[in-house]
Amino acid sequence: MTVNAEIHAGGNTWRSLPAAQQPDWPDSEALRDVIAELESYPPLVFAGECDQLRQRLAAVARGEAFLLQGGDCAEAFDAVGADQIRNKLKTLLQMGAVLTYAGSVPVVKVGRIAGQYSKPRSKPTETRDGVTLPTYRGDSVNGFAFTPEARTPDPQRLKRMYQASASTLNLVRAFTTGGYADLRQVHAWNQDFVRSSPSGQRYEQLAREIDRAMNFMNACGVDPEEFKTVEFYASHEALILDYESALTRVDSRTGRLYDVSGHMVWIGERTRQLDGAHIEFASKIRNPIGVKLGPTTTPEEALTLIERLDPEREPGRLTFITRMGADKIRDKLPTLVEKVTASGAQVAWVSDPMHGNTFEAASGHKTRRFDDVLDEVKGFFEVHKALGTHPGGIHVELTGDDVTECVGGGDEIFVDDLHQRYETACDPRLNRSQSLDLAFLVAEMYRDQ
Ligand SMILES: O=C[C@H](O)[C@H](O)COP(=O)(O)O
Ligand SMILES: C=C(OP(=O)(O)O)C(=O)O
Ligand SMILES: [Mn+2]
Repeated sequence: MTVNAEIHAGGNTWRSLPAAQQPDWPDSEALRDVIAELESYPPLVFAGECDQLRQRLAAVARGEAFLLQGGDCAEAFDAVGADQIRNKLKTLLQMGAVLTYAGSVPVVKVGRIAGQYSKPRSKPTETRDGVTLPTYRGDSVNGFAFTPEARTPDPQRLKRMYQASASTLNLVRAFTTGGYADLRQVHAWNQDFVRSSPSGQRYEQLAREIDRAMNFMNACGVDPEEFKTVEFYASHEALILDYESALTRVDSRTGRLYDVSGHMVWIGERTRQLDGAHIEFASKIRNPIGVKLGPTTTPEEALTLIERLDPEREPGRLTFITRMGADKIRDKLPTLVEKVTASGAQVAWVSDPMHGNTFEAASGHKTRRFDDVLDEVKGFFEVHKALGTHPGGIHVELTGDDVTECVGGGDEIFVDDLHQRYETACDPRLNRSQSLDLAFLVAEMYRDQ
């Protein structure tokens, strides 16, 4: 084997280990053909960009920056349209502007976008009216429609995932570098939200302060070109390992492996087994890695994850995304943070206040209460304040559209409203106004810290 081939084979060491949550592809030959084709496709991101994000996340780990990571629970192929992508991006940028001002720290902006097409599920099948079919595992695997045809895993979908990711990322890059995302414009959108939202007055003071700061910078003669572009990164859960490893390449600059399907990838709560394939795969790539930590995580597990994924203790390499539930965060997080800090590791701590707070409404809709989401973030800040550690960021499921999937918020959604615009293919997302509410409220928390 040549040196490169040997390194490349390193991206496949996961194959001998148990891989949780993988689809039951009916035709392994068809899967092999798809993998071979994916291997010939160009990278979606450049390894140097992954390194840059790792440096940004190192600042988060050191307490000098804040991570805002957000987007859909599950992206969908039929939602790869200009309006939806723009609205999502716009919402994230608006949140980012508010948090930057209030925290007076750089906000690292990372979308759950351009690759978030695969879902781990709690049950392998779904039964409706006596009919049982495979569960929906994301558009990269099967269709959402409840028919045997749609629910049969089809590897051709992995190619559509690549194409959908490529088109999304292309538009995101155009918006963020082409002038659409100019900070002055983002600020004007925020002013508009404060003026027009029912709870807007609450945020008037903060919005006015930001306005004054903008005017101050203008008066000082800060080059307006500085405001024109924004750094934005793409991330998704590295779930379907056949896809992720087909897009894992040797970086010509460094000779190291990078998963070029996205800048950052994370390993989910259901696939973070220490001796499993996902952690093995993640250990071989140089991208910044996130790992979700639920309420059953022990400090020993967290320390072993650090050993496996960040043996060199490199700030920015590893982000722990805690998703405990509002009722558990104050109880479960302190020991984890204490033990990890005592070990000398410098990880970034980020709060996912969504996945520990899901429940089923009487109408059958999977939903979350805005107040629980807020309370988990509050608990996360409290724990870090008490320990003198840095609350490094938030990881949220959101959309820029006016959906009705989570209850509560300043422009309150009631349980009876859920059916009106319940559009998610998997988990309930904060809508545009709930997302902005959250940003203003987290900004206040960050400032009080
Ligand atoms: O984000 C995803 C969900 O939390 C996960 O797929 C589990 O959802 P389920 O319980 O509906 O399967
Ligand atoms: C499945 C998800 O989260 P977790 O792995 O934390 O349950 C998700 O982020 O959509
Ligand atoms: Mn989810």
